Amino acid sequence: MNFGILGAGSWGIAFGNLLRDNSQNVLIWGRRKEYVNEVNQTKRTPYLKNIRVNVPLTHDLNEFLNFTDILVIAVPVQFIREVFEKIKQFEHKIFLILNLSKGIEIKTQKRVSEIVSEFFNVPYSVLSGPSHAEEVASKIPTAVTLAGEHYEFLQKIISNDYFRVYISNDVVGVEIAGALKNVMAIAAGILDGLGGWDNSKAALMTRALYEMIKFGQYFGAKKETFFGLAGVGDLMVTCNSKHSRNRKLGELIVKEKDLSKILTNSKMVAEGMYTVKAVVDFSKKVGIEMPISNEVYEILYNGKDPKLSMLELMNRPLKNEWYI
Ligand SMILES: NC(=O)C1=CN([C@@H]2O[C@H](COP(=O)(O)OP(=O)(O)OC[C@H]3O[C@@H](n4cnc5c(N)ncnc54)[C@H](OP(=O)(O)O)[C@@H]3O)[C@@H](O)[C@H]2O)C=CC1
Ligand SMILES: O=C(CO)COP(=O)(O)O
Repeated sequence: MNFGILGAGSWGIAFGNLLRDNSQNVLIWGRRKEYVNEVNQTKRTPYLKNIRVNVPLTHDLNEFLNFTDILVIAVPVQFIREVFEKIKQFEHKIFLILNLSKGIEIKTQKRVSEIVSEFFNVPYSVLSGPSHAEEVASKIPTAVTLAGEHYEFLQKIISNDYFRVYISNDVVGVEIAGALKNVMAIAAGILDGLGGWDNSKAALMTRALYEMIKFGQYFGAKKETFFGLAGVGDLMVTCNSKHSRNRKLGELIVKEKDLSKILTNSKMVAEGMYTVKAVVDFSKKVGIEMPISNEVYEILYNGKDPKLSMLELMNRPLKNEWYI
């Protein structure tokens, strides 16, 4: 089987190297020709310092699709639709779609599987969990969750001695957990920017998990999924890691205050800043209480003072229900 990976950022390349280590055929599509040429020549990418790129890249979508049996999605969620428009006529070539991207589309409030089903009638799986590209590319032991079709086949082909794949039958839960933990990691970064307090971070992560579960259950996700690698596992790593783009964005917004200035200086994508828009819009529409997401939105997009957000979160009416 030939794996064609859409997206030549850190995760697309780290995952490509992983598949190569497992003796799979891999080709990665990148949107910028100069970047693709540079990586092919130097075997290096600015997205992953000190890592050798062991897979070829192409900018040519025809070459990419003629090669591909298993289409792997590793582009930021807001751009998936744009890329699919260009490749939808190749549906007959694709045996299976494996999604690695974590987010919710702003304009439709759709998960990746829902975007995929608008374009392709092809089996779909999603792989998610605590898996920073920098560590996977360095072959650091990592465990993740896989949900969807052909899971046994994928589990075997992707697992190795540094990458262990567990399975789940809850595609919705895995997708929602992966998308929402990015929003929560921005909140964790905001706390780090304010003072890096341990008590506050533990409280935030615990309440974040509760908020993720509430949102997920609205769509029929299973609570247990959030207690596994795709949920609490990814929440822990993203809220605490020095590698996390989302956590770093939270830290930066406290220091620099101006989101547009931060974005001008950064090439990497923090999916949570987009997902939070979809989550806040949707949760307000249907009446799900999402206090942490709301404050992240206010801080990023309405310039709210993070200290005021924290104070308001602490001073909300006390809960009179039993909580975990
Ligand atoms: N990095 C990680 O550790 C992990 C990331 N993920 C998920 O993987 C997905 C990809 O993230 P990641 O690899 O980290 O990205 P990076 O932040 O490393 O790089 C951004 C990537 O997005 C591409 N990109 C930006 N704009 C567009 C566009 N308009 N159309 C197509 N591609 C575009 C960039 O291309 P260009 O170079 O041309 O600008 C680059 O390849 C995200 O959903 C992320 O949440 C999941 C697990 C781990
Ligand atoms: O999903 C990730 C790790 O599991 C990557 O998170 P960041 O995008 O915040 O770096």
